[in-house]
Amino acid sequence: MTALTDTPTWQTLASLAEDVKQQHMRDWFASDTSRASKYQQTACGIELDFSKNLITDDVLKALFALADESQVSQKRDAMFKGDIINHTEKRAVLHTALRNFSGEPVYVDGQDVMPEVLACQDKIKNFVASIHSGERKGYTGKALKQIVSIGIGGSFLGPKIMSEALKPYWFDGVKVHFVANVDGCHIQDVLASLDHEETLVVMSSKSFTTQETLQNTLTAKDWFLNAGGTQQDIAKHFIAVSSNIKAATDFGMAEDNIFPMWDWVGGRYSLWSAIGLPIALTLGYDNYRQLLEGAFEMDEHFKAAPAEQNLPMLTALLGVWYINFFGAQSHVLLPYYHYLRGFPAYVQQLDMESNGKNISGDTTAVDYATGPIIWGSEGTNGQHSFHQLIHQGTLLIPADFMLPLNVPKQDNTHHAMLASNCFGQTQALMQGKTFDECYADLEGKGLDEAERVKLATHKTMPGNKPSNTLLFEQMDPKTLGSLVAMYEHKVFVQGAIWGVNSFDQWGVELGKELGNQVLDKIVNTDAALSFDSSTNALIARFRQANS
Ligand SMILES: O=P(O)(O)OC[C@H]1O[C@](O)(CO)[C@@H](O)[C@@H]1O
Repeated sequence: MTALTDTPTWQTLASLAEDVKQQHMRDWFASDTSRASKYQQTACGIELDFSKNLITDDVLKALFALADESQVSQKRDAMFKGDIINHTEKRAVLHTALRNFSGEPVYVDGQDVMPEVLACQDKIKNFVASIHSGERKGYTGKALKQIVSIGIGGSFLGPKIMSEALKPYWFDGVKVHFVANVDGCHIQDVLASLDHEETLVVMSSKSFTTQETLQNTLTAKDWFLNAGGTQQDIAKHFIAVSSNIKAATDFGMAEDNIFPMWDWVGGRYSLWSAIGLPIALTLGYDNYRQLLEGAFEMDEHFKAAPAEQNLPMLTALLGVWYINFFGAQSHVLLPYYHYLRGFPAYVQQLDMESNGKNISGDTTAVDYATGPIIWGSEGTNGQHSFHQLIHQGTLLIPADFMLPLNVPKQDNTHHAMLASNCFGQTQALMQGKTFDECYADLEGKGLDEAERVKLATHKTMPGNKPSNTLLFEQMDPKTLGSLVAMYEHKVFVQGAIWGVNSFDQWGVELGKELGNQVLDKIVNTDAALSFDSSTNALIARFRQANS
């Protein structure tokens, strides 16, 4: 047993879970009409209904004790203060400084980083204005109307998904295209429709060493040069966001056109930095600023609200409850809003890259589950496919349903149907349908007794499946900022309880390293193959097919 699983609180939770497994949420709702109002909290434009969870007051009390004993608040304060909490990379974790509008300084190694952060925000503001006004032009004097944003991981998901989510707020007149994958099909398709004279490439890479991003930028550069641009014109059409200024200037970018990044901002938390420039280009600076302000508001809520009202804390603890005491291995995100369809993929990187870890503290192997598989897609589409497994499968899959109450420029009939499906699903998951109800429904359907019993058995829905429902007045930039920050802090709280380092990603780094070693053998076709026999055979087959 580890220190965590050995605690009386952990043991209490384990025994409460056994107790709760014998009960049914539909009975709780029937016996307590105030359950919905009791288990709901609102903050930063997010209304969280968590009443359809397998919880009682005793469970919540024990979960809050677990958070207390795991020193979540102390760890949270250490993060906001700039302590070196990413202990394997010896870095502070300060994405919160990028949206700090308190006027207070934030120190890294004794130096206030806020002047640099604010200067960067000004630079973004001026740059966006110069593009939107058409004042900044390409080498032939044309306005830069097509933006190609190249980056991967956090340098792609945040900018793309947040831009997509805010489509009703887009600035008319520029179009931002996103490219991430090294698969050449993508960049080829994007560039094929563009006029190089009016194209601006934004290369987003904190390290400026990521294979996919470098290669895609080189391909874009070749395309630009082949279309008539010269090496000198590169500075007008290529800009970078990076902490590696030297590599960017070596590439041909003007130093003035490089937006800074800092090693105290993790890739998956970087949309708040200049990595968010494509968002600002898509929406205009004021809307982009609202996004940051929403995140700041959630930061303040996370720091100040008591655990019982604290959205990141509540959602995190509910997750721990299912992962560690009910064996849940995944968590599904279901945005009932087409523009938010990419959100599950965003949280997938945020959560799985952060808490996909098995060492707690310095060197202790965990003996409990940590980060879950995050997945999901937009409603109602999923209802006609994977929801079946959530309703009647053998796995317990807690769900977060999300719905904006108002949507711009849409026929109300569609929105009412969307909402009814969202609420209907949470209801069905919670209450299920008993054998007796199914049996009664089959009355007069011309079935003999054996058929009626058989069909009723198959139609029986266990229910008791947990879900949160998150409602928003509307999905505007500020609310989206708060929502993203809520999930960031949720992940933080869970990492703090499990004692893992949520801010490194050694597994991903190994993949990058091995990929490069293999590439070397693929490109140097005469090189001897010294990997395992399977990898050797795959490389040999590839070489043969491409010879
Ligand atoms: O911005 P960079 O340095 O190109 O890194 C891209 C991504 O690579 C990762 O390190 C791992 O994929 C992410 O965390 C990061 O967002």
